[in-house]
Amino acid sequence: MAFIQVAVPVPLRQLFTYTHDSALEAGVRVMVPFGPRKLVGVVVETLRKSESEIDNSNKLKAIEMVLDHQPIVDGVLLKMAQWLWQYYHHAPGEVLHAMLPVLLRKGESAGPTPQDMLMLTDEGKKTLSASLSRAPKQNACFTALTKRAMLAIEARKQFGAPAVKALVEKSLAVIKEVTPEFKPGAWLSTLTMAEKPVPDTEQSVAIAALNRQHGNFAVSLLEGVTGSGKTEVYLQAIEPLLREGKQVLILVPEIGLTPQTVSRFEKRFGIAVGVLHSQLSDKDRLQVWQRAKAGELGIVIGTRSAIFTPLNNPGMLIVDEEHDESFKQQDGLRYHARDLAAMRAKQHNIPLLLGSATPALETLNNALSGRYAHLQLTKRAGGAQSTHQHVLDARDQPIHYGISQGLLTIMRQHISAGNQVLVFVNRRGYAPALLCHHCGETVTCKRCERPYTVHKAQNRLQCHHCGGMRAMPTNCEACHYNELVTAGTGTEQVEQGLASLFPGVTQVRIDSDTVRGKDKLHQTLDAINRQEYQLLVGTQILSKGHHFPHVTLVAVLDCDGALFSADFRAPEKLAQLVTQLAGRAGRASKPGEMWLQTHNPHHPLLQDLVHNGYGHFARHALMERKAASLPPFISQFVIRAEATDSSLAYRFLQDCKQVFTQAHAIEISGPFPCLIEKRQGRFRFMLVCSHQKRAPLHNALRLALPFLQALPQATKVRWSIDIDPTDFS
Ligand SMILES: Nc1ncnc2c1ncn2[C@@H]1O[C@H](COP(=O)(O)OP(=O)(O)OP(=O)(O)O)[C@@H](O)[C@H]1O
Ligand SMILES: [Zn+2]
Repeated sequence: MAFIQVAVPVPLRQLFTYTHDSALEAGVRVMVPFGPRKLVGVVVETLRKSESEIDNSNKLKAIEMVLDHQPIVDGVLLKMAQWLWQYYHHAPGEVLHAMLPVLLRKGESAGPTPQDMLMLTDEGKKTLSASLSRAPKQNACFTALTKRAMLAIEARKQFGAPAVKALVEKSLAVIKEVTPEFKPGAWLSTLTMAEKPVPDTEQSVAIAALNRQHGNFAVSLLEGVTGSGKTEVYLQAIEPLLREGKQVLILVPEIGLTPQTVSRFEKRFGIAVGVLHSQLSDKDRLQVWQRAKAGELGIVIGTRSAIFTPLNNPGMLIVDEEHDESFKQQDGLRYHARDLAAMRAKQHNIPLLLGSATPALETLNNALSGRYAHLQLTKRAGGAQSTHQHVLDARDQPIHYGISQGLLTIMRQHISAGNQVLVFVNRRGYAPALLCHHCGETVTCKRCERPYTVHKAQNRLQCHHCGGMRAMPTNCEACHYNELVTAGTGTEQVEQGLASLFPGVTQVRIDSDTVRGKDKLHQTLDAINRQEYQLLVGTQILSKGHHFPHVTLVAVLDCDGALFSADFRAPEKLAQLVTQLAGRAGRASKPGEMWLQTHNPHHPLLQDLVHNGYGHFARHALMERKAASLPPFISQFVIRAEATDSSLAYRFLQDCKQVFTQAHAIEISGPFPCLIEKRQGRFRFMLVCSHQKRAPLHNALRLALPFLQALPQATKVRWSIDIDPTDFS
């Protein structure tokens, strides 16, 4: 009898031992009994022990079913799983589940699933395409089919469903369910090289440096100002790898995954690119997973969790916009995909390339200290000029709908010159608060103790912390006075204001209220680039990697909030946002400018950013972090606790603190309330634990965990551990 260690998807930080009549390979899925349930687990190891060496071996349960003939989690991914559960102190079964496509978690077959294929009939094979000459789409589809059978959905996408239907009705083609055969390196048969620009000197240096890294582990930071041709460097750096039949995995931020990005890679190389994002169906996701694992896809582009995609013959990993916050998961397994990419590249012994115009301070520090190679692009590509940045002093100026008189004048100039103007507002909705004109009382969400945001178009209030909604009140709840007024400015109000300030000028608002779903966003972005709008109003969404060739002015309405935040990362985030926004302007032949409207025009951060740019600001910010003993110069983790009874959550963290102070020399601050003190009726607290070095900090946590789990309130409060936290809300 063999004893098998299985990662079972339950929130317990341990593996479970089961019996089986023979040894099993690591990475194979098994169905196991767990209490009254049956769960899909993953084999981690067959123990080399005999019955007498295992405690209570007669009480162990047997594996019920082995689901895979071959491991579906390969050696590197299994190592990654182990690293994840150790580093993030997470339950192994939950880690492995997070790494697998949903259908595989449920126990479905990992082998290729039969698919609808469109192919010629015998009659079709005899027909001359000339007979279809009056139906060009059918003709094109027919010609494609003479070369090879196609996936029915791809044929419909390419030639239109009516053409496919017509061919089938004419008995020239037929749709049959076929189990596809995946072939490693299949893309090599269609690989072509489209025309490419001649790289400039800096790009050439970067490409040559990356070429030298092939076949070895190395991490590089490509620090290139916005529009400097980073993507062009990626394209040229992966070209020789693809020719060798090696695969490339590219991670992009959630919002940065546009059809334009994907088609840039498809067009350059003439191959299908595997795309992975959160809106994919479970079936499609599994298919990309299978094709990547089999080595059929040369390029896979995906968001955060794509880092778990198996690869048959990997050549390089790329993380684009590596500073983006969406790479850190903020619940459950709180991993950082960028850190995981470094770990994975090391296991495969391949290079990792991190690209950004505004690198995270952690990454920049690694580049400056020589741990990462540092490649720089300091100029915009193709002769585009960089955007001039200015601070606009809003003090003592009349302000209409959040826009000062001075800014209005500048906006008018750009609009009358026939250019587009982008107005950035950091809040959606009409106004961030509604208050009583008589007594000053604000209308607040009782569950979160935060002011409701006013949504005028829908005539209701919404809490942006819990999503709760209510009808617009007419009277103050405290004094019953019937005049309620709004405070502050959101996108909806700016949109309304601009309509009256710029009558007849076309405008579009882009925030999560107006663009739900990826398609709507992409349609709107296309319409902007067709110049259907002159004024663009929106939130963060507008800052993410879009290419707006006709925008010449970016106006930031309010950056004062971030200057005084309690979060030590707020200045870094603001600087990244402002720089990325500036990067949207002046990307084509027209020069661009940016104005930051503020009541703190002399604030050193703004001055530094505007005059010296992100690179200078970031290097200075790193020195400040060092002086203040903050990450990346120390390591941190946070324990968060929340409960409807605030004292319960607080006491739990106090007891946690006690556990640590009794035994270990780590620095602990708190418990204090999270930046969002209450959410959905729960009070939230955190304990911040730090140490100069990572190893002792993690060691302390590992030793303390059993005691934390045994604390009296541990089962009464919701608590979690966040390693290397990036968000203190
Ligand atoms: N060497 C070059 N010669 C001419 N044009 C180039 C060159 N390199 C890049 N470009 C063009 O310049 C534009 C910006 O390049 P690219 O999109 O690669 O920059 P990026 O740094 O990735 O941009 P972002 O700021 O969005 O991250 C693109 O239209 C690209 O085709
Ligand atoms: Zn709320």
